[in-house]
Amino acid sequence: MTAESATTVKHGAALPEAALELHSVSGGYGGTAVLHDVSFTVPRGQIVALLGPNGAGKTTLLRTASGLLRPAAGTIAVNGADLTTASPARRAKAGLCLIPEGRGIWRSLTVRENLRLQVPKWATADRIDEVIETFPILRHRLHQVAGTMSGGEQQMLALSRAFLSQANIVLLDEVSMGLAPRIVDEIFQVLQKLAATGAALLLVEQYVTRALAMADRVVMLHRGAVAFDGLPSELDEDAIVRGYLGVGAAPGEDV
Ligand SMILES: Nc1ncnc2c1ncn2[C@@H]1O[C@H](COP(=O)(O)OP(=O)(O)OP(=O)(O)O)[C@@H](O)[C@H]1O
Repeated sequence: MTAESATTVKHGAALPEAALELHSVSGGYGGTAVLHDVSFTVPRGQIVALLGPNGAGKTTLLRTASGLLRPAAGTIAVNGADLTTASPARRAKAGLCLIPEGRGIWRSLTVRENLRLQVPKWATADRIDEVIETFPILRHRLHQVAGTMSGGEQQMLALSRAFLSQANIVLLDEVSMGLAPRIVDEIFQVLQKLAATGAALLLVEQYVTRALAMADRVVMLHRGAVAFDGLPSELDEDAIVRGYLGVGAAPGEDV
């Protein structure tokens, strides 16, 4: 995907600087409030790391932003359009793509079948060949059943959806989960490539140090509220340990 295809061809000439905007969003599951008055933006072409301890509401926030959960209050704008009450499909069409934890691929289908199914209905061109150039590892696996590939290969297949759908806002939930460090490096390189095309990335990531090294901005959630929103360089290590792990990190733990 070129920068132009990501930001102008599909969505028209003028896209706002803020690809995704949350304003005073509150919500959760039925009567269970999880998010409280959450406001922040994900700028075009930038990677925003969404950090916070277990149960802080990171996954809930990604689900709410992608339309799987409806907020109880607040607004969500996608590429400048208020899509607070829009369905997940409508948000996807507006350029938003969620790569959920657990990858969201069809494990019993082949790689090629997965790629075909990932092409959205509204896509005007078959971009599979182009995507294979970004993920050369998939080229030799086209006829392999996805569930028999390694975890890293499955994650690459999951990430290919962001490229196939020409999304310009990509929400990523723990994409490094369970993968070897070398594979995580490869995946992070792909994410940087995606951001370089002009896409906005909101990244929930367990490896805080790696996430901060790659992120342009960081938002930290604590009990469903924004505890920090700024540059990674503004977040000192003590604040990370306090905010992320609570009362001190276990020795040797990667934060
Ligand atoms: N389906 C659900 N129904 C009710 N409550 C839920 C549901 N899913 C999550 N929760 C609750 O919402 C809160 C936030 O969970 P969430 O998964 O968003 O946190 P998280 O920051 O992503 O945590 P983790 O890092 O452990 O994935 C938790 O208290 C959790 O128990």
